[in-house]
Amino acid sequence: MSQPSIRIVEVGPRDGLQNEQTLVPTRTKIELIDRLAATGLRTVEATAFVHPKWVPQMADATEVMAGLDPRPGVSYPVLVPNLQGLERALAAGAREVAVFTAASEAFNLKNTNASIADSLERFRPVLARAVEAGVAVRGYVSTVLGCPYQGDVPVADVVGVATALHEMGCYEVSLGDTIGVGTPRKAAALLVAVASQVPMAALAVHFHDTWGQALANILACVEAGVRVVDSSVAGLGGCPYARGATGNVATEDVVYMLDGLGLETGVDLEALAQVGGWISAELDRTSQSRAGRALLARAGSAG
Ligand SMILES: CC(C)(COP(=O)([O-])OP(=O)([O-])OC[C@H]1O[C@@H](n2cnc3c(N)ncnc32)[C@H](O)[C@@H]1OP(=O)([O-])[O-])[C@@H](O)C(=O)NCCC(=O)NCCSC(=O)C[C@@](C)(O)CC(=O)[O-]
Repeated sequence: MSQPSIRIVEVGPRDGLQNEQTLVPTRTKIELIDRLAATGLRTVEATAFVHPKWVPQMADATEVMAGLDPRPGVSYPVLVPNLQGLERALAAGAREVAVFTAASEAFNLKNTNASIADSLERFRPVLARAVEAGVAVRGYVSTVLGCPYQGDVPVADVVGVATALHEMGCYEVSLGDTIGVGTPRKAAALLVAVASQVPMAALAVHFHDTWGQALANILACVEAGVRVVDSSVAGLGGCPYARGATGNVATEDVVYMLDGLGLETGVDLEALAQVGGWISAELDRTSQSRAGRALLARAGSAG
């Protein structure tokens, strides 16, 4: 089979669940990750080694990693905010980690109790230790198209932070529209601006769908050259430190759109829709994925 031309980074088990108010059983998190990895997704973000008091839903990070049955060819990155988080992740067997900061000072302070500069300084020993341990490091920049606290975020600020992450050794930088306020022309212009400093092949886009713009933003960014897209099965998720942030764009909707564009993702959409239906039932939530719901309805009527 030819290599997928778009890599989907499935963030449902982490970004999708982190904001759930009811604690999701560890076994459910493990099953979700395993089910997702069986659909052809090559990157399934598994959990976060953050402060349990700040994000209680991620307190079982070590137990989640211990319960995984890793599939060949699938990576299971985990979020780490600092060296302490990295050491916890390494002890739990993580082979890829993701550091995260923001383009807005106000958001970064709320989210990680640090200024942007301080968070970047925190990452230097993380990158050094990760290289020593042979562990790949991804980077996130949050609030790239708007901040819940400061409002507009200058493009130059996003470019600066993304460049700093790439220069310190992040192999990929994901541009996060944390509150989903971006619109297609702005999103593509931002991507092109960052790509003037960071190779497009090292960039990813991460759109929350709070304003219903995520798919259109992804289309505009794919047309501008991005080839890595973050998404969340069933449209789960939202950041605990971005008031009202709803879920990420639904992975099923992204895959359906990309399939229609003839862009390979390697993902079995029917199988993915089943996972979306299963986790939505487990969480007693309605899936936010239009394509997922349509596929399940069709399967149900056919069944
Ligand atoms: C970063 C900190 C830890 C700073 O929190 P802090 O309080 O500044 O940390 P500290 O270094 O001052 O340490 C205070 C205590 O925390 C402990 N500690 C310190 N580090 C860790 C750790 N890694 N794991 C466990 N414990 C830790 C440390 O041991 C100490 O314990 P004590 O002495 O009080 O007993 C905290 O702010 C935090 O965990 N924040 C995480 C917030 C978060 O997870 N947000 C959601 C993820 S980001 C996101 O969703 C956006 C994204 C990525 O999806 C993209 C987008 O959509 O934009």
